Amino acid sequence: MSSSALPSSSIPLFDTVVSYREWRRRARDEKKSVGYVATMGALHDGHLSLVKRSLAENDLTVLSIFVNPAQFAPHEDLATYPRTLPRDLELLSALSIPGPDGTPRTPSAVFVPTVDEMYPSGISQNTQEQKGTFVEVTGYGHQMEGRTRPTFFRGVATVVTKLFNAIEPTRTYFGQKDIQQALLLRRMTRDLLLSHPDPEHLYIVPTTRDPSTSLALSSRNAYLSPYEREHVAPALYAALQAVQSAWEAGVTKAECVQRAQTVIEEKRREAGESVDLRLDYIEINDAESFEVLADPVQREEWEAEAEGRPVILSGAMWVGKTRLIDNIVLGARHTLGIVD
Ligand SMILES: Nc1ncnc2c1ncn2[C@@H]1O[C@H](COP(=O)(O)OP(=O)(O)OP(=O)(O)O)[C@@H](O)[C@H]1O
Ligand SMILES: CC(C)(CO)[C@@H](O)C(=O)[O-]
Ligand code: BAL
Repeated sequence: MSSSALPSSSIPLFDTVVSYREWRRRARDEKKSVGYVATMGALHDGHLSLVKRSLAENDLTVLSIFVNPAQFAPHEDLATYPRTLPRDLELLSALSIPGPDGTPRTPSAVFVPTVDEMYPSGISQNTQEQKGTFVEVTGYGHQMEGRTRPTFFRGVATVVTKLFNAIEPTRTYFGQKDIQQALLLRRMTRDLLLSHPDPEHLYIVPTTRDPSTSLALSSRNAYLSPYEREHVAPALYAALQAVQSAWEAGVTKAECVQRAQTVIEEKRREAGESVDLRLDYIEINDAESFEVLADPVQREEWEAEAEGRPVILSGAMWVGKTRLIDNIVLGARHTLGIVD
């Protein structure tokens, strides 16, 4: 099952594609559906909501835990990204939901490849130095998150193509917190004519939030101090909610964005000098093209078709060295394949 030392786990662990494929072949022979959740580990209730969804809808559920160097720019936090595999496995082992016949369903396998396994030609975080095969979803990776992280989606599309090839999921589940990632990956499955999964079987699961502060759960929240987590970081979602109310009241986009900036500015003043709070962006983008929604012309178009044409209100904010993202879909969420 494994070629290197892996923690003990009640769930089968695979760290090579060959060993995983043997398991996958048996699942295919037994005509079992395989649900798949891709993660970078440091699991939290947001990840677990995706896993529960997969458990409910598939005979078998596989997770991958892989911190993908290719999606981190050289100046980003690859070295410090939280790696908590033993705890992740404990959380997964404790997860069980009743299947259709009442028998408990638990995660079936966890794929934990090494960097060499995923990048046989090697991998540099510097795109100029990269050699080998990469996947780019041209035209969809430079807006929103791609403005600040220009090489991020190339890294994500590349690793997820490899993971889809290895895992061969029947269905796969991504989080709304990273909505551009999920929509771009659905486009990629369509463009590459993938069958495992096909685009219709890539589901987007709503963002899980902290019940008391509404902060979107994120592995990177672990970088924050308790004060930052409880009192500062929730300002991003509060700012997005302020935009949502203004937008729904018919306010222009420019004024909406200004209101969000005011929320962040007030929080910065309240938190004082000791907290370094900076807005990266707040924007409203077309959910299909990801292009920035022009103001006011497209606003009128949007209103005319409001029910049919969702737009994405998203933002990113720095709390010290920690970059947090969040979003709200304005309009008909379900047309983006966001499940309830
Ligand atoms: N709060 C959340 N609710 C729902 N899905 C989530 C949430 N957070 C992450 N996910 C989803 O879990 C999957 C794996 O994400 P990942 O392992 O990068 O965790 P993360 O918390 O997003 O980490 P990061 O702090 O790096 O953004 C992605 O599809 C992501 O969208
Ligand atoms: C999809 C993913 C696992 C690819 O590394 C990552 O970007 C994530 O966890 O969202
Ligand atoms: N959840 C997205 C992974 C990343 O920010 O690298």
